[in-house]
Amino acid sequence: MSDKNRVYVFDTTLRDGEQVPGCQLTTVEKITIAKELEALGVDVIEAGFPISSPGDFQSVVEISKAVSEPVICALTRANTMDIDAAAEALRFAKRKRIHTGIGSSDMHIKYKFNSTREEILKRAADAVKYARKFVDDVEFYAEDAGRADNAYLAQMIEAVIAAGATVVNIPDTNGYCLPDQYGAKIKYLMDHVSNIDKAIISVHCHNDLGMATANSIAGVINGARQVECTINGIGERAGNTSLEEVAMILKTHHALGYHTGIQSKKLYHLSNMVETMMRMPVQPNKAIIGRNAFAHSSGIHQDGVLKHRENYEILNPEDVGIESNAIILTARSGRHALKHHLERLGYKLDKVNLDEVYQRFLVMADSKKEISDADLLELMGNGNDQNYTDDKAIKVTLLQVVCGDPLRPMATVKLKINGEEKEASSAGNGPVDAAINAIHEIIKDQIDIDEFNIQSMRGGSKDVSKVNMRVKHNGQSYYGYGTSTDIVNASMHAYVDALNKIY
Ligand SMILES: CC(=O)SCCNC(=O)CCNC(=O)[C@H](O)C(C)(C)COP(=O)(O)OP(=O)(O)OC[C@H]1O[C@@H](n2cnc3c(N)ncnc32)[C@H](O)[C@@H]1OP(=O)(O)O
Ligand SMILES: CC(C)C(=O)C(=O)O
Repeated sequence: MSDKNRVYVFDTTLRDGEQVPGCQLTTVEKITIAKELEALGVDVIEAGFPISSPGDFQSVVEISKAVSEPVICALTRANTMDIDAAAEALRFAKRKRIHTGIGSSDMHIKYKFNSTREEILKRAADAVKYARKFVDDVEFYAEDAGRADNAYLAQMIEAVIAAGATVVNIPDTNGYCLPDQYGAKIKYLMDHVSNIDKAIISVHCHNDLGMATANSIAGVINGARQVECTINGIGERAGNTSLEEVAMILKTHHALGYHTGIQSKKLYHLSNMVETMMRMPVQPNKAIIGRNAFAHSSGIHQDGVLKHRENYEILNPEDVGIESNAIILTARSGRHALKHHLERLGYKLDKVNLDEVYQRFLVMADSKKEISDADLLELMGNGNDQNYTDDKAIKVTLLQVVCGDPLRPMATVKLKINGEEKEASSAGNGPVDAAINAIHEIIKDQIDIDEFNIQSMRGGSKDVSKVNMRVKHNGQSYYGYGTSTDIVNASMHAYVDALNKIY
């Protein structure tokens, strides 16, 4: 990989992202995010627009002090007042950049500035010249370049590079371009701006038509070497190019030869931080970091992923800092996914009557959106002996208890083990203890109950009780679950449920 293929990542979460209603941050929050961006490996942090408010000014000052590795950039309009403020706010930055610019489309020239192409071109070059008095690194943005006439845009870019711009930003401010058009625009500038080799071309795309990332990549393929983007793609209106998408596209399509300095394993953590601090929920199907980006819920996909992850995943979730993918059980899941979760919960699949459990699972799943671990435990531990094959599992076929006050509690239990029936009776300090003791007599083993929890589903003496149990065997814990209107029966089933995971 040669350095001419190094793509610089310019993060504008704290400027374009923060422009979004409701996303405003305190200076302390901005510093926290800026430090995480530094750890992520971004090359430039656009820290704010200093002229816009005293708060934003101060944030740029504080970020400049707190962060040393990336270039700290401040936005301005093409006027001396904004540039003065930016230069002042950046005074503590180790590496600093002023980002100045002006509209470049005829629409903006006429209807925003009531001006002419010639006058705007002069204001652009003058602003860059003025900014260069303060810093060596000046980026120029040609606002609404996506809709600008290419020949005029090239003239403007040539003039600002001649005036000292080190980076030239070609924003598709309104998210208008098609990827081919935007790529061709960058190529046009590469071919027609005589001094283009003296500056880096930057792409800054908006997502109004959902093409921000595609346009940015088209820009890179055609010669741009800086991408402006935000965490989670937040930004004005429909948002900006999302940083995580660009980083992972360039990593996944490494054959293209481009590389960034992004430590991709930190992406998910930072995405969560931005989501929380900016109170801007990430859509579940958001590429790379959405809740469902690595979740599989339909049977054919789940089967494919379980057999070989890459069947349905082009990215490894660990590469973006997500621990693992998720196989979500729904009514569209198949037996492979059900088996996967039962095994994960400790069930021995050679004993489970999978077809039988699957049919009852489908009935349950049709009445719920997602089947949780608790639902599966209920499905398996409700005393329904059809869950297990006759010849391999332990099943309760009889439970009789005698108890009262002053009676001594006694229990008789009949178990079917590997198809053979065995019976025992025992006393205990209560009916549950007596029944457990009777089981010990049958299995000739002592399995200690570590945790025992009885709960009624809703309350009231007619209610169904559920029993959760943890038992210990050879130093390992096993969980059992049982339900019944009879708490002794529920306890028995929970205990046998655990035994079936041991033997
Ligand atoms: C595409 C982008 O994302 S650009 C960044 C957008 N972000 C923001 O606007 C947030 C920060 N903005 C602000 O705080 C305020 O708008 C300020 C402080 C910059 C300006 O406030 P005001 O002086 O009250 O002006 P207001 O915002 O109403 O109007 C913008 C003015 O800037 C001018 N202007 C807009 N862009 C530029 C530019 N790039 N260069 C020079 N002048 C510009 C407009 O023509 C208008 O000038 P006019 O008053 O002569 O018509
Ligand atoms: C200020 C510029 C870079 C911008 O945000 C845009 O054009 O969208």
